[in-house]
Amino acid sequence: MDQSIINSYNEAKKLYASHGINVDEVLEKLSQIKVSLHCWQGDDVRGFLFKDKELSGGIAVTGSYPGRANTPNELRQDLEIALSLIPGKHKVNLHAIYADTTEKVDLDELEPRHFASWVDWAKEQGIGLDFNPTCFSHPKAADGFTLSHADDDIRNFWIKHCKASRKIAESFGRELGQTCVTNFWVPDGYKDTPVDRLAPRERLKNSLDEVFSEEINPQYNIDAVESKLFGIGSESYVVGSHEFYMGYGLTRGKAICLDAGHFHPTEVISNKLSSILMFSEQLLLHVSRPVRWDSDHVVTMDDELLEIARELVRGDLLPRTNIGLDFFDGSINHIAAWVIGTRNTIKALLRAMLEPVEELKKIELLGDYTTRLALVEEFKSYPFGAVWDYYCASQGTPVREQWLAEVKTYEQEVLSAR
Ligand SMILES: C[C@H](O)[C@H](O)[C@@H](O)C(=O)CO
Ligand SMILES: [Mn+2]
Repeated sequence: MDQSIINSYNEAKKLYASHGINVDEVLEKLSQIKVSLHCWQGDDVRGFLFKDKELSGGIAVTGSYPGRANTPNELRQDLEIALSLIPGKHKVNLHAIYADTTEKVDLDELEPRHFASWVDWAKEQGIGLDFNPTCFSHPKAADGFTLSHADDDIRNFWIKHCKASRKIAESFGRELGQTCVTNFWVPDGYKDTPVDRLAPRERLKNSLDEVFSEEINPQYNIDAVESKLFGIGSESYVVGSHEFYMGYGLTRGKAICLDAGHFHPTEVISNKLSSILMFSEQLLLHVSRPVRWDSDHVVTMDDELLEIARELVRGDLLPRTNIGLDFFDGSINHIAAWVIGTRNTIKALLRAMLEPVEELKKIELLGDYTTRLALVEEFKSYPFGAVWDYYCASQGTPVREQWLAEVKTYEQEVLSAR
């Protein structure tokens, strides 16, 4: 390792130690945290099962940056590059449409064998897999309703798909020795004000109860449910609202998934974590960046990311929180997007861990808000960058922006030929 990185690290350690922070211990803790990289950033949410189907469900990818993955092998190769540039050991999050098979198989017929190549790859990489049923980009979701559809046949199709997804997830957990988190998000909703808000919610509740009727060992799979305020084409009403899934998750023992882009534009998820985890065993995060709406921009080191990280660290909520990413930007290099968003997420956690939490809590209890504000602000310019550089180097990953050169070389040698 470069001597200047070690020197800066040692200087930073002394500063943090003066506030009782053991930086070596912090880095050991940080290395245990897994972030789940969403496969769908790699190909603009296209998947491999129905290559000709347009993205639907009220989500959108903009941009046409060349080089996106077209096959499962390309996607895995791209993920390997991204993972090699991110410190720590992480997970990969698959959607059902990323099945790797030459069979003509519909969503309700998917089985673990259609994901065998992903499991083999994950074993080779020593990483875990997470999963999602894909309740969009399919003719049976064309009118914007799936699990809450009024038509029995269509609703049953989606129930079958979600049940099949849980079996696939269970196989991931069993095969890989790491619990798979399966996230259920359905786009169902109305563009305009509905007359009946209740009936679709009753149907969604009943469908989910049917989907979850089979017990699965939580060592292999845990389920999460993701709410949303609005989508494109469901601006006035989303069946699976926050209140719906708060109630559903808490009464059914399911993890609640909070996506940073799924609330009112000024509403933040950081302020929800301590409340939800007061009553729920587990939580799933979709770390994202909404720009004016659920735009799924690449995660940057903004105030909300830092606040999410602080909440997780200060409340010791990390052991019960599954951290997933959810953004898709088609206007920049697809691998760089993963690397930027994931490195920022980990770096934000590091910054939060490098704050004098116990000292600040004591000061707050004493009512000394002057010192609280002064310290929090001063810590914003403490040398966390020196610790981050050392962490990257010690994990065998590039320091600072050195990773970009590797992405550019890969772009020239591999992506430009696609
Ligand atoms: C592709 C994902 O499942 C999707 O982004 C979902 O998690 C979501 O956030 C929809 O807005
Ligand atoms: Mn999401």
